[in-house]
Amino acid sequence: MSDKNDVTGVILAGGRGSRMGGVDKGLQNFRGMPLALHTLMRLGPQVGDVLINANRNLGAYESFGAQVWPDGISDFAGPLAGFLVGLEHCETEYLVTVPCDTPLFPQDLVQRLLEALERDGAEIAMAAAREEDGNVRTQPVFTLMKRDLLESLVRFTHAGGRKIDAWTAQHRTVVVPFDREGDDPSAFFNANTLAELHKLEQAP
Ligand SMILES: Nc1nc2c(ncn2[C@@H]2O[C@H](COP(=O)(O)OP(=O)(O)OP(=O)(O)O)[C@@H](O)[C@H]2O)c(=O)[nH]1
Ligand SMILES: [Mg+2]
Repeated sequence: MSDKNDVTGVILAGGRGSRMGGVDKGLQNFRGMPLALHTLMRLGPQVGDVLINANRNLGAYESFGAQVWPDGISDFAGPLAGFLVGLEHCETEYLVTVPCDTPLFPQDLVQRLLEALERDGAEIAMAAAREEDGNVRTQPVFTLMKRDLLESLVRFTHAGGRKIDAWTAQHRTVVVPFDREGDDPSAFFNANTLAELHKLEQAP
């Protein structure tokens, strides 16, 4: 059984933030602290090492104390560009991705993804959660994967692939639902707009 020291986390903060008016989402304040710093503080205790993937204001992200890497592929290619950056710089057996805009994500996220992956002998474990409409859906930006999938992701993205699900479908993937008794139903609520960010700040 692997443990947290076998996992590197990458915080995905490389997007355009267009629905928030083009701001750098990871630097927007949530309860008085930048979103990406919240994410770092929640993810840090769950993993052995953390990287931040950002494309703007790199110095601001560096001041949080983690390594910061911009996308290697150009033109805001989407979250898979961040997966690629993470895999390229990952020195542990596993990489886990977490977006910067979901500050209340589970504190046992990594442990449960890792347990499921190893139990099923899978290469990828993806979180799933019940959304506001009551349906359980996968949360593709919350994904744990083996580091040795780097070559596969290089091939997929170089061929123009941009959809997380289309890539993970090429590998043995276990979906891990976070809707047990005691799980916070709003843990995976994310902020795409400023209004959603303010609403999330009111969550218990
Ligand atoms: N590295 C990288 N990450 C991205 C890119 N686009 C989105 N992401 C990240 O993927 C996650 C989910 O993306 P969205 O919620 O759509 O965020 P966004 O793209 O910044 O916001 P919108 O422009 O409003 O879609 C966020 O953590 C983003 O930072 C990109 O082009 N490169
Ligand atoms: Mg987007």
